[in-house]
Amino acid sequence: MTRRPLMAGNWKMNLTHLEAIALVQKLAFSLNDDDLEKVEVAVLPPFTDIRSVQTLIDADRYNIAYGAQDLSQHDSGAYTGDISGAMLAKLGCTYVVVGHSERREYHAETDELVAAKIKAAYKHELTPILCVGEPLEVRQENRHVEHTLAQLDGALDGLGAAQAASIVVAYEPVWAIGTGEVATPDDAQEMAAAIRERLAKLYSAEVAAGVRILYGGSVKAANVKPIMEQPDVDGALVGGASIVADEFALIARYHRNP
Ligand SMILES: O=C[C@H](O)COP(=O)(O)O
Repeated sequence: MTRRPLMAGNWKMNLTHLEAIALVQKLAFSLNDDDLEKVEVAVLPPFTDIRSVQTLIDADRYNIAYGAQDLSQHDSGAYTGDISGAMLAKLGCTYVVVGHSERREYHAETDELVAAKIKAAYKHELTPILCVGEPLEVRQENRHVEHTLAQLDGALDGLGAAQAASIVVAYEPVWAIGTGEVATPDDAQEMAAAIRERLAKLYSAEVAAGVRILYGGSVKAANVKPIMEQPDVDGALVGGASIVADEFALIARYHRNP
């Protein structure tokens, strides 16, 4: 089974809608048809930028996907400040990040909530990019695999194989996020393989073979290639480097690097 690599740029709380337009334009000019055929490229801007990104991508027919960084588990109602899957679907989003460690940490998101958000995403035909990964102390105690797989089990609780088959899982060790401390290619492969094995147990070998597993944490043009050479790593969830158009373009066309 061939899995088309996915390079997804999680902008986090950066860039106004005007800056978003400039970045997406620059990104599109930096990538050719061949790059965008080999690798799927997606941007994940703040909610306030999505309409502008949608309009630009649609008007100029860029082969770049886009999505959001979070969604509510609810469809509508009195949830001040929240954004529903229905709203994101109407904006043409393909992806939505669920369970990012910054949401887990700063907004106390639990595995149960993450599972509910995944179901909300599928209800509105959005593809979740589920984030899992361990904090530093857990890695130091060598419990990183069991910790990350427990998050995976919790997030997928009650999810059927038909939907799980299209999920994207991003392994993001918390100690490598925004720290410049990148996991080694072997670290990324170890966890990606463990995640795939768990998917095979939970669902089937076929489902596991088709799911794309990304690595995230201080990915840059200079370190992406050996990570992408790992057999179970199918892309990257890029934070800081994704808001610099030239750098993200170099990451997306890593296959051209010597
Ligand atoms: O979602 C992206 C990750 O949190 C990685 O962020 P970073 O590339 O800035 O370390």
